[in-house]
Amino acid sequence: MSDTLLEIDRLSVDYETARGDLKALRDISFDIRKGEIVGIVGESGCGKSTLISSILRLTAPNTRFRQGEVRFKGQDLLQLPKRKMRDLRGADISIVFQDPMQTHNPVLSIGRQMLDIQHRSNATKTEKWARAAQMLGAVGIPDPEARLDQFPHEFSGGMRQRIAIAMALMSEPDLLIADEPTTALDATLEVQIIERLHQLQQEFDCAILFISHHLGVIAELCDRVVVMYAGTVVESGDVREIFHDPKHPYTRRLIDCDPGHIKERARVLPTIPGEVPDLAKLPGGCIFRGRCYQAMPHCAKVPPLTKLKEGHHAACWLNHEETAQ
Ligand SMILES: Nc1ncnc2c1ncn2[C@@H]1O[C@H](COP(=O)(O)OP(=O)(O)OP(=O)(O)O)[C@@H](O)[C@H]1O
Repeated sequence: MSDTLLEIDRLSVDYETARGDLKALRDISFDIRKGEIVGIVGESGCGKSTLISSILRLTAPNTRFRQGEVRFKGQDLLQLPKRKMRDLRGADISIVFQDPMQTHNPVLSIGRQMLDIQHRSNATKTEKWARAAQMLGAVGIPDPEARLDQFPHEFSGGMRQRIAIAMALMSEPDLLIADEPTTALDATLEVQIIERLHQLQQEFDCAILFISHHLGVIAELCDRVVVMYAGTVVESGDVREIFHDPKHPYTRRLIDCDPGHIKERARVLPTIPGEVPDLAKLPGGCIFRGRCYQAMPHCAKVPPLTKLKEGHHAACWLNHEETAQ
């Protein structure tokens, strides 16, 4: 049996706007195996949120799926009836957002909310309460029994995020999508959450799709990374290999801007000069060439995503046999 859990296959998604179709995702392909942690990295506007909302089918009304499939355990989620998709969300696939207050209801105790999440279970109320306490304990909330009676505002930001993770894992999902879950936290809390996610992934044996615009955070946690730029995949592969030997100039720039260990990320980091192109008026050729310090005449043609070695792909003419020196 295949150990592939999620397959994004040639996915292209547009937003219809007054200025014409905005090409938010173009020909995206990658997969996640069972129990694997895959990171998606890219600057703001590169399509990370569009990708997550497409997987979960929680897209804005002006979204148009142009091409491709999102297969989860072999089933194309884009073709699934809405009711089945609703059942799948929060059960087989769960999500943790950047702002935990998006998950928590401010007027209900944490315990009440954790009971509500278990509405599909046949367990008794006492059993559900015990399970909620057990999950709070699993994410490292001290004295979990007592804290179930408290409200979201009575917890610190880092604790609220850990509770959001506990809630997302209640259903023992096969896939946890973590959408920049540490971006709003300071570096120390960020490290704690990353370490906790690592432990929980092993304990619950779920795959994680981890979204971040910091390659340093991805390097701490993930097995593989998919680098996105302006709605396309420009490089993908083993996280250590890409971190130490990036093949796409955009990935190199991301690493220069975010050099490494997240504990060292206290100072203001440099940014990549220039801007992501207007996705409603895409320039021809390589999408990165307007900002690329290694651009050459060949870049007027779109570079294909090319296999460099097993599991490592990049879309850059510098690595292509047609142009490589
Ligand atoms: N509903 C929408 N209608 C039109 N354009 C949209 C819509 N939602 C997003 N966009 C545009 O699509 C592109 C991709 O946006 P998306 O939010 O997916 O990127 P992102 O990488 O998640 O960025 P961020 O890190 O800032 O959230 C951007 O140019 C954005 O302005």
